Amino acid sequence: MAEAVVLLDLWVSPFGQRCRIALAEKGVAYEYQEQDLDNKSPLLLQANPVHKKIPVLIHDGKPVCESLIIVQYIDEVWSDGAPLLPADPYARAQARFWGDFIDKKIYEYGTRLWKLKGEAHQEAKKEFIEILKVLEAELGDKKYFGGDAFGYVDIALVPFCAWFYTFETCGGFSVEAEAPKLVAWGKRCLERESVSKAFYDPVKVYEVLKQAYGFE
Ligand SMILES: N[C@@H](CCC(=O)N[C@@H](CS)C(=O)NCC(=O)O)C(=O)O
Repeated sequence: MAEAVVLLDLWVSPFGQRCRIALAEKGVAYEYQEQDLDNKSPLLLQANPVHKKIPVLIHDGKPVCESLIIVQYIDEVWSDGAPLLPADPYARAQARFWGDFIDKKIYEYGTRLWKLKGEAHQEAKKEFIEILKVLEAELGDKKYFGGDAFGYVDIALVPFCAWFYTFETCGGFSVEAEAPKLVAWGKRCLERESVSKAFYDPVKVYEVLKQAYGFE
């Protein structure tokens, strides 16, 4: 019997995009269910009663929440495709460390660029550029974060490339000038169908974020 795989998601969500990219990388067929977060569906509330957030992957009726946990789940369940996480325990731990770093830093510090003003804004800009430089140093001259193969850390970060335009517009700096290798890596990732299909025009993303957060 065919498996039932459902993704509760929102088109512009970088967290949802991670799951879509991982599913596409593994060639998993699934039903996409766009959610209205202003009017959460009973299914979403039942599937993610703790956080009440998208994305949620429902596999044969069982929900899995939190995007990076979903990506790891996808990697383990559909293990016959190319692995997203390395097999070596130390390399796996390192990949999880960078996924966690991205989760803790990019969204939190990036949104400060439009939430804060004056001196605090200047400080946020400095901190955010530092985060980009840390990531750029970790990438180094590798093709992808894990080396030659596209994987977990790339999936964690790449949806935020569509936010770079918003970060630089609100922050008053150029991502490419500060972290050129990171921008080149983003373009390389976009050559993959799994990524390009989940990606949206950065200017459109800017308009959505502007409306959602009410910045000028
Ligand atoms: N840490 C979560 C973040 C998910 C998240 O923030 N989802 C947002 C949409 S992008 C959401 O569902 N927000 C609804 C709410 O906060 O009520 C993950 O990685 O899945």
